[in-house]
Amino acid sequence: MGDRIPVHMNGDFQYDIVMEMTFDGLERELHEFGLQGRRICIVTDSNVAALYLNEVEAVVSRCCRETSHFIFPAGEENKNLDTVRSLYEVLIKRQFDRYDVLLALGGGVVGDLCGFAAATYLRGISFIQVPTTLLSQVDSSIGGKTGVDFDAYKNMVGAFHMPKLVYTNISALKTLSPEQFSSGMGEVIKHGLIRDASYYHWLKDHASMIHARDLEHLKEMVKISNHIKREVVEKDPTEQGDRALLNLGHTLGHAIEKLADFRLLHGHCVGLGCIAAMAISIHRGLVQEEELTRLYELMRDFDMPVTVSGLSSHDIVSLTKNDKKMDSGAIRFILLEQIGKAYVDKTVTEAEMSKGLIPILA
Ligand SMILES: NC(=O)c1ccc[n+]([C@@H]2O[C@H](COP(=O)([O-])OP(=O)(O)OC[C@H]3O[C@@H](n4cnc5c(N)ncnc54)[C@H](O)[C@@H]3O)[C@@H](O)[C@H]2O)c1
Ligand SMILES: O=C(O)C(=O)C[C@@H](O)[C@H](O)[C@H](O)COP(=O)(O)O
Ligand SMILES: [Zn+2]
Repeated sequence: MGDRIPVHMNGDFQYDIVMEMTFDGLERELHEFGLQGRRICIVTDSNVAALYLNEVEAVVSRCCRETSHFIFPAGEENKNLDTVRSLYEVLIKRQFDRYDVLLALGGGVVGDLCGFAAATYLRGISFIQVPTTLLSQVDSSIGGKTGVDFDAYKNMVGAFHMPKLVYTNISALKTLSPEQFSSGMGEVIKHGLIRDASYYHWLKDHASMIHARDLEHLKEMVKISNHIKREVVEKDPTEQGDRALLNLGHTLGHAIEKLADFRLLHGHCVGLGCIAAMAISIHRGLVQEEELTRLYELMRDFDMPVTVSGLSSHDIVSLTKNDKKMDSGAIRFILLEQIGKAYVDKTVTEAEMSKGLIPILA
């Protein structure tokens, strides 16, 4: 049996994150839920379906009455209400009831969309996360933020809906493209920056093994990130306060992601946003200037972009006004007090954001 991290909300047990090296253990976990009389619909995208659907469907079919699947074209541009609508139509046609289950097999796009459909179909049914990208294994499968983009505004429509289980097969990371792996490192570095300086330095020390996708190093990394994310979401499941720290790099990152028409990957935009947030923290005298060089080096170790071309600082800053972290006209911006310690600041001005963007606008 692999590693298991229980997640509690408001003191009560909610679900386990289970980490293994194959999909086989999913059978044992599903049997725990007694789903023999239920239907399970596996929601996945076109790329993941080609790689893993047969294998996972075979495991799932041993644990429930009926297994089916819903496949949509891969890509952030399909994380929208049109795809959710198609999924609702399929569920209605298959007469899915309130006790049937959705299983998200894929990256953060699949998990966010499937979770949102689960949160809203029949006012809420159960869902299970089986994350297959680095980004989804370290971040998006945990904590119950579900949702879709609307008119390309990121995650504009969504709900908090906790999964019943997160089942992570680390070895699935072997088939991920280098670009997608590098994108996942954006959220990993974010975890170190907001919560754990020793983890941040560990990433630097083990960069070559992580880059080579040594499975033991990946497992260790996913585990530490999972502990960090779990600790934050347990204390503040619906982002009334400190959960916002997980948004380091996202206020500007989401604006860049939309303005670049999703040509840039989410984790890469988060990385760029982290550089800008660190630059603002340095301008405020909170963080030493040499930390920016260290961050560049770390991002380069993982082939992450450190600049973006063709975007204007004015457009990026203007778009932050649509950010979900707006609070009575002020943005709840995440800054660094030091490496490993972030805080929410409502006083960051547009001028500071523009200045913070200078290092990344090529
Ligand atoms: N809910 C949250 O807390 C949260 C946290 C972070 C990010 N997100 C969201 O997650 C999304 C990004 O997720 P992502 O980076 O996983 O992107 P993604 O889901 O688009 O997956 C990236 C690509 O990798 C492919 N893929 C998936 N697993 C694979 C595998 N094992 N081998 C080969 N190819 C594989 C997919 O088909 C896709 O083309 C964004 O929409 C972002 O907003 C949500
Ligand atoms: O779980 C969270 O909380 C996060 O903020 C994790 C982020 O990495 C993720 O991208 C999230 O979807 C962003 O949330 P949003 O509310 O800013 O859309
Ligand atoms: Zn993110």
